[in-house]
Amino acid sequence: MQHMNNIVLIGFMGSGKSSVGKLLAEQTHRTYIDLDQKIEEDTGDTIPNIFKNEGEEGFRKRETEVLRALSSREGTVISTGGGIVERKENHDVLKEHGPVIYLHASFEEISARLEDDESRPLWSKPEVERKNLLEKRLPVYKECADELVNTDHKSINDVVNEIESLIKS
Ligand SMILES: Nc1ncnc2c1ncn2[C@@H]1O[C@H](COP(=O)(O)OP(=O)(O)O)[C@@H](O)[C@H]1O
Ligand SMILES: O=C(O)C1=C[C@@H](OP(=O)(O)O)[C@@H](O)[C@H](O)C1
Ligand SMILES: [Mg+2]
Repeated sequence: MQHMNNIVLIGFMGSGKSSVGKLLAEQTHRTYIDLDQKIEEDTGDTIPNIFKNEGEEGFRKRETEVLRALSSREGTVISTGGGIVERKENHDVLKEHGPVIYLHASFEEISARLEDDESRPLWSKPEVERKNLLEKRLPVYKECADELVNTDHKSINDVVNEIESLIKS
């Protein structure tokens, strides 16, 4: 059964899942959970180091474990990492946690937001690879989502308000 008082955010790196999730949790009196933050707390290491030491596969394994471990949680906003949709086995788990909101952003907007970012190993790849990754994931985000919110040219606050209206309706 879907837990309706959780809200799950998915979307590409830089779409705003962590910033929007934190504010949305505050405004709706929910507990904020960020899967990346949880992985860093559990391992005592940074995401770039986990990628370096365990490879992307090691990180994905941890990500799935952390996602599954949330199954008893209620009243939360769950911000996922952009690659949560990479493993098909995560799709059903996402939906079980609550309504899934896909935060969309264009490649141009994401590039502006993550201009000097060095904390995301997959964003450090050449531009063509980053573009291909976004193109590849786009339909998967849509397939996994109950609602889509386009975040281009919107403030974090605007996005939070839009999600609040969606979950009320
Ligand atoms: N709607 C927005 N407008 C402007 N900047 C944004 C917006 N959403 C996120 N950002 C900025 O983009 C960067 C990445 O945001 P973050 O919340 O970490 O995204 P994600 O968790 O989806 O990777 C941060 O510097 C954040 O302040
Ligand atoms: O898109 C991805 O594969 C990743 C996105 C990151 O999270 P954000 O989407 O919060 O940046 C983080 O989980 C890791 O660097 C991998
Ligand atoms: Mg994030």
